[in-house]
Amino acid sequence: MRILVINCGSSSLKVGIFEIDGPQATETFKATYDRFEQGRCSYKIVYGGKSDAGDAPYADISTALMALPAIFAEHEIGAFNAVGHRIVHGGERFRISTILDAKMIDTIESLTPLAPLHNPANLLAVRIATEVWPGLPQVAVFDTAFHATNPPRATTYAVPKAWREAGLRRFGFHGTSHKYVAFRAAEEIGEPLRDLRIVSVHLGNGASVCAINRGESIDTSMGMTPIEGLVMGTRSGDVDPGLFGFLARQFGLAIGQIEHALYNESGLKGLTGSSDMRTVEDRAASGEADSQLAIEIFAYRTRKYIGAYAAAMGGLDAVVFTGGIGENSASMRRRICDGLEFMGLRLDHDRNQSVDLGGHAAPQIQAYGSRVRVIVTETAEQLMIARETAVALAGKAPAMDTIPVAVSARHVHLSRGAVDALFGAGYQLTQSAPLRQPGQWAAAERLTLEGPKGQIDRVAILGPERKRTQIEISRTDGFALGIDPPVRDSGKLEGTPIVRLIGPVGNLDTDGLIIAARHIHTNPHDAARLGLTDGMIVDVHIGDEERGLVFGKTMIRVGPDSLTEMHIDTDEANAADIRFQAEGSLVPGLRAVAVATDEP
Ligand SMILES: Nc1ncnc2c1ncn2[C@@H]1O[C@H](COP(=O)(O)OP(=O)(O)O)[C@@H](O)[C@H]1O
Ligand SMILES: CC(=O)OP(=O)(O)O
Ligand SMILES: [Mg+2]
Repeated sequence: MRILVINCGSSSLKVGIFEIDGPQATETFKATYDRFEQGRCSYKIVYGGKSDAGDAPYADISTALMALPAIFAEHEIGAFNAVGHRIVHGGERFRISTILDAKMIDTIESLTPLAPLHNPANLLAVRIATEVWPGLPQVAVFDTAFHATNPPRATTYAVPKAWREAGLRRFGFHGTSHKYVAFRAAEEIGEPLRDLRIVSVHLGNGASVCAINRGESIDTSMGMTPIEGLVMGTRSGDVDPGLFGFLARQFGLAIGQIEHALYNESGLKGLTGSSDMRTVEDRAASGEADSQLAIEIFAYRTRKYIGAYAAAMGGLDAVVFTGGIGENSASMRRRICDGLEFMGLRLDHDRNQSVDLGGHAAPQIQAYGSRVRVIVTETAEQLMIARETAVALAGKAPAMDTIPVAVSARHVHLSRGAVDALFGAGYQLTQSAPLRQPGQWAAAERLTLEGPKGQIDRVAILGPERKRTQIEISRTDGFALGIDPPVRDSGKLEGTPIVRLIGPVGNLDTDGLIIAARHIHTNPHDAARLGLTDGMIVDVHIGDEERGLVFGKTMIRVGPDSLTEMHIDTDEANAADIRFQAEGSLVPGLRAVAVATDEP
């Protein structure tokens, strides 16, 4: 499937063409237009193994957008299957990527006052694409969607009820970027997202920080509009709302004038005259005081948010820098991180200085022994939009969201040593019934579990043998045994409690007692169809209208040969009032942690 992606930011137009084939995504054409000034802009096009850069005669993003069809014709780029658009403000209505129709376009239009630097250009792109490629699906991917998981304490302004009821609340933006960044960091660290507390720091012309707690956005620095939070190219970030009254009374400014200035004449531009960090850094280096102060404010504000979000998550495992400034300015990264040593974050200055993001590298730049990792990565908004577009299109197919659910009753996986101890040296378990997952089976033999409070008889043994013995029970079983096991992913057995296994030949006291964290097994093919990737966390609805439940924090495990199946334990099944088998459906809004597995 070939997907055209259009990303209109506040200072740049980024375009990508992607071939999507299951989990595989290849970017075959890439264009960037930025530094719009005096009727011109800079451009860079990468296509067919060649790269071309220079000046283009486009005065602004709209003009560059309108030139796209001619640019594609010039490069002899043929038909697409769909167009994916970045839409900055999706408001309350849009929590997942959506195929656009006229009514939705009207709704997005109505959100323009909340994102005046973005939504108009985003919609212009939709209009041009609809005109040039009529009949092609146009998919909107919203900056706001990833933050749908922010709790009310993070999204609610302390203002009169009538205002809140009218929709005044925090939304947050750059969600597509923050989502990718979290995924990429987890991949680089080599741990699942659900084990990580990440602060994503997106510093571009627009800038925001996001607290990603175990895969979910729980807070972000932009608010109802993309003005709140950090200092940006032309936006103020946080100000005292008292300034509206002061400016109105003192200078007779109208609301519209103040708002315009906060969007367009503030931030780096307000402080120094230039909105471009490259220019500001150059001027600061040559001794200009305004630019020096602007850099200090920019870094200080960002550092405060990192500290705040570490507090919001009760800890911090990684800080990830991205966006034009985050990716390219070693000195800004250093200023931001200096002073965070008390939190266990120490930068390696050489690594920071020599960051190279070529080949989609995401280098770690913390010092040896730093408890908190510091990572730099390019963002990949276009790639994410292409994937979301493919998922939205696939979403039209019926039943694509249902997943078979299997209830795992208590069972034991035994090591070779455990079989020897319980059944006699060299004993081979008898395969009595194959399980749904290929290569796995239930044994004819059974075992007894014993704890300080009591015994559980006839516990199933599942083969084949494993390196380590693992005993999976429910919370209710834990009460029967008198042991309180932790909820763990399979294989994570450090520090788990000891239980006695009683076999026909001998007994064995062993650790490895857990309550298995709910999870979904799937394979690369189904994962792509469902928009899932390994390590991702999803929410799944199971059961009927009356007692059905949404099970949050369900981990995706992609294996080459796994059959798609969700595993829950008997307590969970009872809570949702289902018996042995059921169907689950992914809860779309919360499928937001969907991320790319491979890069172009
Ligand atoms: N080498 C660099 N050093 C410092 N700042 C840089 C560098 N390269 C780009 N930037 C800054 O990145 C910002 C633009 O970021 P970008 O993410 O491309 O923008 P947008 O938000 O429009 O997508 C500008 O302030 C630019 O000056
Ligand atoms: C939301 C936002 O500020 O986007 P950008 O950084 O592209 O301006
Ligand atoms: Mg941007």
